[in-house]
Amino acid sequence: MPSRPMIGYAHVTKSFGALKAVDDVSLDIAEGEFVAVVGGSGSGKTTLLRLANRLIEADGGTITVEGDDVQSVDPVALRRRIGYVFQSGGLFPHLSVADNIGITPKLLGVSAADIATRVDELLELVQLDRAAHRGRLPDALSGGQRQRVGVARALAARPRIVLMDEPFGALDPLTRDALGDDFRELHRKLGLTTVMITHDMTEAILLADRIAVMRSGKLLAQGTPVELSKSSDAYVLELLRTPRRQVERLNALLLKGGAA
Ligand SMILES: Nc1ncnc2c1ncn2[C@@H]1O[C@H](COP(=O)(O)OP(=O)(O)OP(=O)(O)O)[C@@H](O)[C@H]1O
Repeated sequence: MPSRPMIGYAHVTKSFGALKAVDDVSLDIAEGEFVAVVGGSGSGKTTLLRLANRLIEADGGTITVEGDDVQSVDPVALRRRIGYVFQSGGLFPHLSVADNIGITPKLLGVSAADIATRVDELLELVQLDRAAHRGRLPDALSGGQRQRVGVARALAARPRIVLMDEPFGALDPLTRDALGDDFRELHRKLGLTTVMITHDMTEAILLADRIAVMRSGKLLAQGTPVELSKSSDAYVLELLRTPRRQVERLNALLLKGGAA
């Protein structure tokens, strides 16, 4: 781990009333890493993610982004440095695909001609046909296409960090696989640092370099899939058991010709 993480959480806490949503979490994310945050509903994953770009303010501890304490950075400027992909795309329904993607460059004062060029570049990057998609409204897109537009919009201001809140959760398995693979390739090609929330341990293992496991606001474990498989924590092992069981069942069904 380099001395200066791209994102650093040190003893971070956040409560909502009496509930500790994030409880003394310390986690460093290195430049170029792809980290998946896994955990059950309500374990604090979204809160942890949103603390990094100050969509939620921490009660205690320190969070740094590219070495800067986030408290010392203007929240709007901070959010321009960090792409954010929402679960359902989070697109503005009344704006076309091109206007959705171009919204941040527009707020930054980029000229209309440069925005149009950038939108085309981004559509190509996320593998959407420009002519067919530029003018459409989000309602006229499939779930997978909406997520591709969401990714394009998150990348519009050329962030070095991308945060993704269950980006592929609502998609059918084939689309989900394709989008996951495509984003992993974008992450590599653009040299991004990515933090992705997922409920799905299989997806986490397939996409991420490192997995952080949350439970009841605490960071229960972190490590590569192989490191996690050696964890002594019963919950972590249970999470890893599900993909293993699926593989065993599939092998039994497809390779040996019988049901598990
Ligand atoms: N604005 C809020 N006000 C009150 N409680 C909140 C707020 N935001 C989150 N919480 C609570 O904090 C806890 C953690 O929520 P969070 O959304 O971070 O969990 P999560 O792991 O992302 O869950 P999910 O997987 O269901 O999205 C939950 O108990 C949630 O109800």
